[in-house]
Amino acid sequence: MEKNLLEIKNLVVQYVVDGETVEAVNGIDLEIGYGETLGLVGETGAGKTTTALSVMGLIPNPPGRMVSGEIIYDGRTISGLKEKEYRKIRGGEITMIFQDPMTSLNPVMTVGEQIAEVVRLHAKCSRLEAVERAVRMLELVGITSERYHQYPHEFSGGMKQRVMIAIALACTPKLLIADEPTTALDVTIQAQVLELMNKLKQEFGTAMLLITHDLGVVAEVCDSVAIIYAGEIVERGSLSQVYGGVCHPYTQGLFDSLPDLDEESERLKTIQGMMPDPSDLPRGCKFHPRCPNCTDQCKTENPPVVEVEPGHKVKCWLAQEGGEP
Ligand SMILES: Nc1ncnc2c1ncn2[C@@H]1O[C@H](COP(=O)(O)OP(=O)(O)OP(=O)(O)O)[C@@H](O)[C@H]1O
Ligand code: NI
Repeated sequence: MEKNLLEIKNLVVQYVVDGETVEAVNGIDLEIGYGETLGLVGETGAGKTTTALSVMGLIPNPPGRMVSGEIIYDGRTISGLKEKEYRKIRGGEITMIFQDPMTSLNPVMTVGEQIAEVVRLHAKCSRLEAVERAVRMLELVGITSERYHQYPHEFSGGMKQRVMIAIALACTPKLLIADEPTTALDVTIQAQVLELMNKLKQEFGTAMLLITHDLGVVAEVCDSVAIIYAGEIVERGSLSQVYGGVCHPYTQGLFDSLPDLDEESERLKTIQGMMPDPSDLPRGCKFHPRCPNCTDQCKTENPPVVEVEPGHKVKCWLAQEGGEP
């Protein structure tokens, strides 16, 4: 079997707040192949950022703790590495664009210096080479080299996000984790940033984990998709498998709540009920209180993961091998 770039195995992460345990991630298994772009989609609080931070070795402890699981990067277990070792991987081999671009840039350094610094830190090269690389990266993300000496406050939100992408890609990482890279941006800029990410993915062959609420964004950029609900992957497959043959009722609900461009007048359907409180998760299938197809078994027993077709996995009692529920 072909080796994956990243494997997340049975990841469990909890936060303890005021003596209560928040079950943020509950046994996630995920693989990303070399050069693959995987979209991780789910509602707010589903555990997307927690999953990403686990890969980066950045779960804040306390209050967070990786209770169990393993992160394997390029054939090597990286979970549990000492901070010093992790730092060699982070920012170089694996980089992350964080949810809030406004807080991740250093306000007192020029954008050019910030990119050059990352290059110097991770690629063994001279100062001049690092500056040249930084200029090239700026141009690649569509920022002219004259702006090298400007500070973050002189840039718009979309431009700052481009700088973040330039920083993240400056050392040609093998894996880029992008946590909702476009949600803070307006629609036209969003489209430009997505187009840019597509271009860079093709140019560098970087694999990506793209975190988003938006199934439309996934369709634009991703090869495959994983749907996360209450800290579990409920459906996973290639784009055509999932978009062409939705199996999990939660995924179906997400599709139904997408705005329909043809029928503007029709009101959006929303999934009934709310995401469960992660400090008080329901028994059985965590989606059962909201599920239109719920059976007695769903209320008490945790569903298995069923491979409905090769590579298309669904965590549902009603999913059948070789068939849709
Ligand atoms: N530092 C923290 N301390 C306590 N609880 C946390 C912390 N970080 C996350 N959580 C909790 O863990 C759960 C999962 O949060 P996470 O940020 O991973 O979700 P998410 O899917 O990224 O959501 P969003 O789409 O809003 O970014 C939530 O219930 C959240 O409140
Ligand atoms: Ni998040």
